[in-house]
Formats: sequence, C-alpha cells, structure tokens
Amino acid sequence: MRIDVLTVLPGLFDCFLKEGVIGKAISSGKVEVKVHNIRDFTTDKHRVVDDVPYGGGPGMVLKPEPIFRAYDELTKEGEKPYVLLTEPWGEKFNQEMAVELSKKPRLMIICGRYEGVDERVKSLVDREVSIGDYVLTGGELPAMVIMDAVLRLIPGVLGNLESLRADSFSDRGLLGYPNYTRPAEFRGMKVPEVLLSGHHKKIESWRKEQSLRKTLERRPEIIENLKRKGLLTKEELE
Ligand SMILES: Nc1cc(-c2ccc3ccn(Cc4ccccn4)c3c2)[nH]n1
Repeated sequence: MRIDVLTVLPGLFDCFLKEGVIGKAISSGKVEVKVHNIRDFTTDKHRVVDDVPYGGGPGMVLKPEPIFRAYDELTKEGEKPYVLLTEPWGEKFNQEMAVELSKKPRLMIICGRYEGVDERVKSLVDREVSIGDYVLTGGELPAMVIMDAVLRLIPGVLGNLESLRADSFSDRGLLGYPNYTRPAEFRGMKVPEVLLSGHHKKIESWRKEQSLRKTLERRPEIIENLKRKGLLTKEELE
C-alpha cells in the first residue's frame, strides 16, 4: 500500500513514521508513506497556504489551490488514490472502516488545519473522517490514528506473534482480555490461577470469556452489533 499525506505540519509525522511497527513496515518496504508539505505546492514568494474566510468569522481557511496542485502532481501517474479528509464532523472512524481502507492499494490523506479546508477541496475527497467527538487543533493526529489502524492490517506488517494476537477477536472490536506478567503475586495481588496452569485450552476460554464479559459490561452495543451480523459463535453467545 502507498499513502500520501498532505499537511502544513510535516514535522508532526517524523517520529510516527520512524518508530515501532509502522517504522519497521516502512523501512522494510512493506508499505510506502510519503508526507508532503502543502507549502511546497504554493507558487507565491511567501508560500501562502491559508487565507481569511469569505463572509468573515474567526481564524483562517486552507486555500484550495496548493492542495489541488499537490493532488494533480501526486496523481500524474500510477493508481488514483482513495482520498480521505480528516474532519471534526466526518464519518466516525472504526475498525470496520480500517479493514475496508486496508484493502485499497493507495490512499491520500488530506490533513486540515486552522478552521479547516476550503469547501471546494472536498470535490477531491472520497471520505471525510473523524476519529471521535472531540475537537483537536488539526487533522494530523487523526491521520496518524487512521494510518496506524490501517497499516497494521496490511499482511506482513505485524510480526507473527503480533498477528496471532491480532486475531478476529480484537479485530471484531471486542475489548481485550486482562494481561499479566511476572511476578505471580505483587503487593498482595495475585495472577489468576488459570494463567499459571499451562492449560492452553482453559487459558484461551478464560480469555475469551473475560473479553466478552468486559465488552458486554462496557460496550454492549458491540455485542449487539456482532450478534446482528452473526459474528459471534454459538458458544460465545452462551
Ligand atoms: N476527530 C477530530 C478531527 C478533528 C480535526 C480534523 C481536522 C481539522 C482541521 C482543523 N481542525 C481544528 C478545528 C477547527 C475548527 C473547528 C473544529 N476543529 C481540525 C480538527 N478534530 N477532532
């Protein structure tokens, strides 16, 4: 997969693209992520990317020209990208959307800033995406959240161990089971006996039961949703 990111703050992506699973996936060539500074697509001496809003009001709006110039330049050859715009009021991003996006050969993510982008930019956009009902200072962090969730689903990006963990379980949106490591007792708090038993079948069913219980308690709508889609097995429903 190739992802092109358009932003006025490219530096925000430096660590994200170098570290961890995502950093390894890029350095190994499993995925390609290019971050483009919208300012590089301006033509004036002062490299202006924003302007005051027509009709008045606070703040500035990202101008359409530099973004369109970037889009034209980056789509001159190769497959047309599926274009996302990060927005405070976009469609809510979730695991289902992450799975769908992970199947696209090429994505472009336009990161808004200031009061947002000129409305005409949306003629380039396939999906306006929000990562939640809270207002951030810009669209770069949402872009990183989306890339993290999408790129980990690309075959080969997660190591074997990780991909075992990333089974249908967590990717069905179920909440995770409790994790423990040494010591077996810490300040009077003991690790559940079953996890020390070495009985893998019992451990697996305990973890599944913990995950279903936690999901039912905290996010019952996820269970209802999976039931409706027939994505819970008979024993999970018991
Ligand atoms: N889930 C999300 C996404 C965002 C987001 C995405 C892009 C932009 C571009 C500008 N802002 C700041 C801003 C300005 C005015 C009203 C609201 N938000 C953004 C915020 N916030 N929360």
